[in-house]
Amino acid sequence: MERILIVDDDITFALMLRTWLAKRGFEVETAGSAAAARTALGKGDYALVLSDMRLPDEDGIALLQWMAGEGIAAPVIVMTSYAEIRNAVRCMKLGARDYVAKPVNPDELLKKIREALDAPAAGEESAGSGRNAPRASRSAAAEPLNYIEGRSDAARQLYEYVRLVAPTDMSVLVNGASGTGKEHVAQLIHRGSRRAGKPFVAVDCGAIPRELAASEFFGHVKGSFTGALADKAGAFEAANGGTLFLDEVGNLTYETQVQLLRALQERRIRRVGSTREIPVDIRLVAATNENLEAAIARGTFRADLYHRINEFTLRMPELRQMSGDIPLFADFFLDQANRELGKRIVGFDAAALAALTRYDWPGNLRQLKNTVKSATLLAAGDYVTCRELPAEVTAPSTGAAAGNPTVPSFSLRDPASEEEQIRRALAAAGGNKSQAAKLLGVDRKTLYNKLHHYGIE
Ligand SMILES: Nc1ncnc2c1ncn2[C@@H]1O[C@H](COP(=O)(O)OP(=O)(O)OP(=O)(O)O)[C@@H](O)[C@H]1O
Repeated sequence: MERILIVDDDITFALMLRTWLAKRGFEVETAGSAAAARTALGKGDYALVLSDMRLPDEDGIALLQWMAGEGIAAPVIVMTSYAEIRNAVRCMKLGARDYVAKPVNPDELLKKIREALDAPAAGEESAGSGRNAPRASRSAAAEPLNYIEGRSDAARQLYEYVRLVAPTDMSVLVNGASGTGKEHVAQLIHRGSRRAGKPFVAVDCGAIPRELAASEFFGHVKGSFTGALADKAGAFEAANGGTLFLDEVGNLTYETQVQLLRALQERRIRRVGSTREIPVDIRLVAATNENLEAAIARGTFRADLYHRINEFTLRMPELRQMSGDIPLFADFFLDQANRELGKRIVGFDAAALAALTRYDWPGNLRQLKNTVKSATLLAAGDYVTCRELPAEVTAPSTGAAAGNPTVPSFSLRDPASEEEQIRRALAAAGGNKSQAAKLLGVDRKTLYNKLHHYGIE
């Protein structure tokens, strides 16, 4: 049996964790201070140490240094609040194996313990947590949600609404600019609902070829059209009992909208080529970065479908509305990047952090995440500096966002001028779509969807 030492002065929490880990087959002891931890480590052989950062007598860093000096090789996982993530990263530089953020997510912790012990056990994974949910083809629900909640008023209000609407069966329309985290919020809604243990199936409505849409949603029977080589269940059946997430719902063709509306009203579907009706029970979450009311006025989106999918609207705040949260998100993405790239960058120097906070982030969280990841890759020292950040982020005025006269300004904030903005950005980028997407502050996928939508070649 593997022995774990929990070092935490929060007795209730330590006891809870101890009981939880004991049920999962570990032998667990606790120490309430660094001094008690040293005594325990001096006496016994532990396979792993789980230590709080803040201890009443010393901090986790001092304990790590002592362990290194004593030649105690047990891997250490540090537990820390988000505000202390910088210290946690420092701990990792000093040899800590990993860290987890408090409040601790037990599944995540267990995964990290297993990784640290390098002994993944079979069959114990689910532990009543719903992680043994059937994995739908495009489901992300069975994976840990790698996210952090902002603390600004706009972020708090968003998460408050998410918590209120999640347990209901209401259809939710998540409305917001590209990269604000719409899919991530859809997953939170699913996890907060009674359907959490069931599939979460995401369909990117902008990516389905028109002729395959019906089959994608409702499935088909073998031979019903060229290429239908076997019977296939569609997204509705795959999501049965769970949540169906329709991303970029504004991109659906009119014909598919009609079919979808019928399925939602009748709660039954028929596979293409079959006459058999199959009852389905799904909760619908849809996302769009378009103004669907404008699309209704233009006649490209059906009002009846809109009302069906929009029993509750969640509006995603843009990152610039949460500028106070930028350091928090930046630290979080730095940590993710460190892991993915095998780096140990400690943080951002003051100038880099100031630039990140000042910038307008038209591509929102996705743009910040990508920027931090490439900066992490480029950073040669302990800290990310302005040298590793793109010019538009470090420029004193933020180019497009600030209306710098030497830089053409593009924005998709106003749906009425969207098509015009896209054409201008393409022209400015000499037809290069990646470059145009950058100028517009959206990802390539979104730009492709919009080009398709407006019929721009
Ligand atoms: N709260 C969060 N904490 C950490 N990462 C986040 C958070 N919200 C979003 N992200 C990350 O930001 C990126 C964009 O999120 P997501 O794909 O959900 O945005 P979106 O609004 O659906 O974008 P699009 O409209 O372009 O599809 C993803 O990589 C996601 O992991």
